[in-house]
Amino acid sequence: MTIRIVDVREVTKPISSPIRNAYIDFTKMTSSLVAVITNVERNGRPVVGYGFNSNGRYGQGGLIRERFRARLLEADPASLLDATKDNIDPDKAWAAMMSNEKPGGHGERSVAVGTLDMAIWDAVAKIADKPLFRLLAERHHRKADPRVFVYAAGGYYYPGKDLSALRREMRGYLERGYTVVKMKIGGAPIDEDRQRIEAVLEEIGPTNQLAVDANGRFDLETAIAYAKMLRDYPLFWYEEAGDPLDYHLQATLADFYPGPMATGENLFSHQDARNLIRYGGMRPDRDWLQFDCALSYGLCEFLRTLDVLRTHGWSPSRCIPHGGHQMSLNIAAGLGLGGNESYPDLFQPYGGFPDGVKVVDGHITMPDLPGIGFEGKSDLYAEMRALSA
Ligand SMILES: O=C([O-])CC(=O)C(=O)O
Ligand SMILES: [Mg+2]
Repeated sequence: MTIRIVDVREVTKPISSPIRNAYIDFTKMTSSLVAVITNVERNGRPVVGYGFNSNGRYGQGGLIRERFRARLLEADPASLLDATKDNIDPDKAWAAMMSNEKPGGHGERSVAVGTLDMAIWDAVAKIADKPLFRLLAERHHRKADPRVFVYAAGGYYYPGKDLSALRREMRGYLERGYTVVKMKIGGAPIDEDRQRIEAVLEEIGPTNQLAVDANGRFDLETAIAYAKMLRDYPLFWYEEAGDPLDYHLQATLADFYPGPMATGENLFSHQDARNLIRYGGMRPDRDWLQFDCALSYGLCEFLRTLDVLRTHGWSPSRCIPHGGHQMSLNIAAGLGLGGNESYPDLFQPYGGFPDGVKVVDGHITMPDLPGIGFEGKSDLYAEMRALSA
């Protein structure tokens, strides 16, 4: 029997909330959920791989249905298999999806492909009957480390949210075991943001840390004005100050901000990542990279991005991806990334950890579940099962 993909399903789900960052609100935010159904059986049931895209970009049902689903289903099944013929080769599936696509201008097809790529890797690890992080570590001759650093992202602007509500939110993250929290900036005047930052720093105390995220809102002048204000504080990082593609701004900012900077969540290809590394002035001894495979052509492409980083003297441990999903947790545990984002109170049921996984001293420990581990998160798996039933 040739292993094959028998169906690909997509549904676009709301992940809306009344929150706002400096650039967008999330009142109409959606995400694509996909199921890649195979003809392989495990425990009397077909192996199904699941995937979804991260928040910040909308669901990609149109692109998935019009182009990428069809290419996976129309490919000769044998052409998608690895050398053993016992499993699908994710790189071959990726190449099939990307046939007849010109380079550059990545747009949001990278989101559609990243969503399907997640599901394909989930299926591949389930067919191999291993947790994805262990499969990745084996393939890359590394030792998996199931203990992964996670930080709590939140601190959004929210109607009626005052300083005491912001402090309560951050306190709640510490009570759940996080040691690093993140808040939004740039959606209020600088003096107000300074008060918000000081309130949070006072709340979390000197043993915990705060990161701030401007979501690409600032022009160079404003980014520098904020840098001068922020450098008074011991921040974990200053994130996405200016437009994600403005490498000159990012490079100039380094002259004004000696502390750690972070960016990359809106760069969607290894070529864009390479441009950031070449021209963005990011410093491999202190800065952080946030490329999110679920928005940027998936893990097949992320592996190329990691190669680019290595070539330019960057360790994978400088990557802490955006997105708060279990796919990046697996990559972190398998390939030695620096950690992963988490949204303890947002974008559920897609983000987060398998049930029962607790944050202890800012880290989680990955359970040994086959695939990405979605089956261990009951609210998420209920949605996934409904799609593949
Ligand atoms: O608010 C958003 O778009 C999400 C974001 O930037 C992050 O998690 O870093
Ligand atoms: Mg961000």
